[in-house]
Amino acid sequence: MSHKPIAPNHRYQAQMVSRRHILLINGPNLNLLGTREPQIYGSTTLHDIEQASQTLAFSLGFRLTTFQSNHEGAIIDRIHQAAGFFPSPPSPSPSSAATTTEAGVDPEDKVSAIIINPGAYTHTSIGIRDALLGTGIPFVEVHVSNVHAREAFRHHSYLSDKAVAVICGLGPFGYSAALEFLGRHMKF
Ligand SMILES: O=C1C[C@@](O)(C(=O)O)C[C@@H](O)[C@@H]1O
Repeated sequence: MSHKPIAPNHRYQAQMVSRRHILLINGPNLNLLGTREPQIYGSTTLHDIEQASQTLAFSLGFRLTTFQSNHEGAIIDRIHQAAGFFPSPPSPSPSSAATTTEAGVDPEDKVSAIIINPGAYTHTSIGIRDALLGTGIPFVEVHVSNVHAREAFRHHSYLSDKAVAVICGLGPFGYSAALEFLGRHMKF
């Protein structure tokens, strides 16, 4: 009785299914959602938003990491980390004065896309714009309120012209909309 030969390149290996990784960043004062100006931002807390986003991301096949900071530099560092770069520790000699390093980077930290509500930094931060452009990570800009129906200084964003999409005025649903969009339409 003859057996069919197994092709030499035919491997029975369990494939690790790695989930696409999305980073959700919320900027200054968004930790106050739920109590902050409820007539503008509603009563949903950031914790509620992050939990709902985790559930939705899982069902869409994403891994989601959430991050909130009131500090511009911390947000910039987090964007760098999402691309695999970390600020170097202070250098003892000028000859080794690199500003970033890839040493020790966990490939799992790298993300495919960022959803960002930069809060007030939307209207002021060239640094966050440059971090997003410098890393090249595609991003969706989200605002809970309709910034265009508010004060004139909120009408300009330093990010919108570089964003894959901009969502504003949908309340907390804006975060879900961003995730759904990435799940269905982004090729990465
Ligand atoms: O902090 C915020 C929140 C905001 O980004 C929003 O989600 O509607 C709008 C910004 O103008 C404001 O500074």
